[in-house]
Amino acid sequence: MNEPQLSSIHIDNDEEVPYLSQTSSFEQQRIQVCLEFQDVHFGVRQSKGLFNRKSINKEILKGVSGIVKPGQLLAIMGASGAGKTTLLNVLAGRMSSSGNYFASGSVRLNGEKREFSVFKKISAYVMQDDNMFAELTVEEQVTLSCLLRLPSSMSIEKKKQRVQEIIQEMGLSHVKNTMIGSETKRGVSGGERKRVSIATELVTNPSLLFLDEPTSGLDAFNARNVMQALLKLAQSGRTVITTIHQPRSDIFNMFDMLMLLSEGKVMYFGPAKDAVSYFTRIGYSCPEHYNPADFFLDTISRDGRSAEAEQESEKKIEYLWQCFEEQGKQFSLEPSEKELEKNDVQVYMKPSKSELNREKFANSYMFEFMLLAKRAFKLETREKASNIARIAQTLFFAVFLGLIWLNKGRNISYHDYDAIAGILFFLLINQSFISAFGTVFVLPLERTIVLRERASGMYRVSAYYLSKTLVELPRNALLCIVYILLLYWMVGLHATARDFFLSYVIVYLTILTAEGLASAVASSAPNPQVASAITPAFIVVSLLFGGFFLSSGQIPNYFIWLKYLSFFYYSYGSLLQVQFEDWRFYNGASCPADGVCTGSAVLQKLGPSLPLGGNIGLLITLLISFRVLTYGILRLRGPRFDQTL
Ligand SMILES: Nc1ncnc2c1ncn2[C@@H]1O[C@H](COP(=O)(O)OP(=O)(O)OP(=O)(O)O)[C@@H](O)[C@H]1O
Repeated sequence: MNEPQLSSIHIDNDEEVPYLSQTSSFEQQRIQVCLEFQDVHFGVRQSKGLFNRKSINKEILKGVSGIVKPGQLLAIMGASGAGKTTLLNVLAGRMSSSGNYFASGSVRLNGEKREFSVFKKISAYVMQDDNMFAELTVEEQVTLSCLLRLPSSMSIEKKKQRVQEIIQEMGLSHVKNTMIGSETKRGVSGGERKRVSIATELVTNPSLLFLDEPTSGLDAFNARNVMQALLKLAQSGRTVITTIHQPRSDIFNMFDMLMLLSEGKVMYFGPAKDAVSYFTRIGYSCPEHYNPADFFLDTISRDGRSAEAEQESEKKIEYLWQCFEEQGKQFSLEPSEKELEKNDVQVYMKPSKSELNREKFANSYMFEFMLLAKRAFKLETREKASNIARIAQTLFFAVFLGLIWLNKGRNISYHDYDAIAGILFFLLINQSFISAFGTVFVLPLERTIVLRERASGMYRVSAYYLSKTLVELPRNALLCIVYILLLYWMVGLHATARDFFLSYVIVYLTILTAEGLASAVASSAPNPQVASAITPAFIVVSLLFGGFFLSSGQIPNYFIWLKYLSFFYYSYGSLLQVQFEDWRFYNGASCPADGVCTGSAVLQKLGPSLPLGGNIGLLITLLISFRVLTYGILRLRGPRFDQTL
């Protein structure tokens, strides 16, 4: 068993202090973090139109400052569009580095500019959408996160113990063996799903927790449970920052600190319990027995119902902002050295050299690969509906096509060779579409989950994609053999063991290539709708240049290159060769005038093709190229965050 080792950060007297526990006593090992942000401005540049190169700047955050200390729960509240999520993303260092925006100000951690290599390890971010696989149980989800994110130096037993601790801490013990589920699949309740999301992020025992609207979409009871869990996390010494839209009064009372944002400006920042008296002082009294959260939102929101109301509310927002600038800041902002000491916060935090050099991922490639392969296998075997649909489709088409071309291959006459060519091409089309569409609808959804996991640094994208690809191979192989067996027998194709085997391999490779093409398209599309709209175009072009509809001589010179990019061209060419190579037509019938009465004459007539080995080789080349392209796109479209603030 590996002995746990403590990684460390430096404090100013150069002592090393533990910051991420690798023992089971996580609570003792976590450092406390004070997050301070000063004068944060953030805006986006929006282009005026497709043909207009000028852009306009839209300022979203206009000088936001605040401080959150260990043990505190800060709620960022405001109307829709006030800038809550933007602020949370800036504070969490989650601004996409590809965005066209401008940002200024400072975000400091325990008084120092944050070092992102450390920040990533001591913080966690829970997104608004619970992007998790519906078919995993609660325990499986948390366990996978734990095994992948905690370092290899920590024993598996200790990691598993940590899983149980977190499940307990999040109040999920009673549902740990229940499937997570989704909107369309019954699983745990919405509130429990949100707590699973939080538990997934808690495995590294983060000191700092960011949450985007953790109660959105939940009923009052579940929202309260989630907030109670957050309060507990804060009370155990963590620094918790959450955006929230319209909390009930009992939830409002759980906040330690409150930030009210309106149009990117701070209307109030300070202890939540002092907010009502502050607003009374500046002329806005909250009616008795009224939910303060509702009152604040009504007061600080822009009223767009009429031009006058809008003008009025704009004036009010300006006034509230001026008031806060002049008098409200007494609540904030500078943490005194004394206060930091009182809170037992390390004042100066820098990563040691060894820390900076440490591996980006917690575990070895092989370990990641094995765990992800196990998950991919579970997901595949548990997706019952799609598996049944796939099996039914395969059986249906094999029998349906078999009945259409029944016995056509037996005692074939030279009139019938085009019928055989037809079925060979059609079976390729049929299998390609089925496999491509299976991918198109699944991959974009899966990608959002993978993006979240990668943003948390759980694993390498290559380990994910390779494991998924390999796990999916046997299912396709099985379905393909059933399909080919039935068709072969019903149509009466060339029945030597070699030809059967080669035909099977060619169709199987075609399925994998079509799936590869669909993966490349789907991984670049933003959602399944876009992916399903684009993918057929690629497949149809491949079809057109596949050799059945257009012979080489009919293709205009300027499109000839498309033939070489068409995977059908190689698979159809090789299937024809396998079937017609030494076929003799119709016993005893005399050869027609055009001399097409042998398999090789048919091949000649259908146009020149590469040798069988060349066709199969190029099909495999396309298959690998599409897969590598998918990997490249997944990698490029991975989460990259700006680290300037
Ligand atoms: N990348 C962007 N490009 C253009 N506008 C943006 C961008 N990001 C945010 N905005 C705009 O900035 C404003 C603040 O957005 P943000 O998502 O932070 O608001 P919010 O307070 O979290 O709203 P909600 O409660 O509805 O989620 C909105 O008007 C939004 O449309």
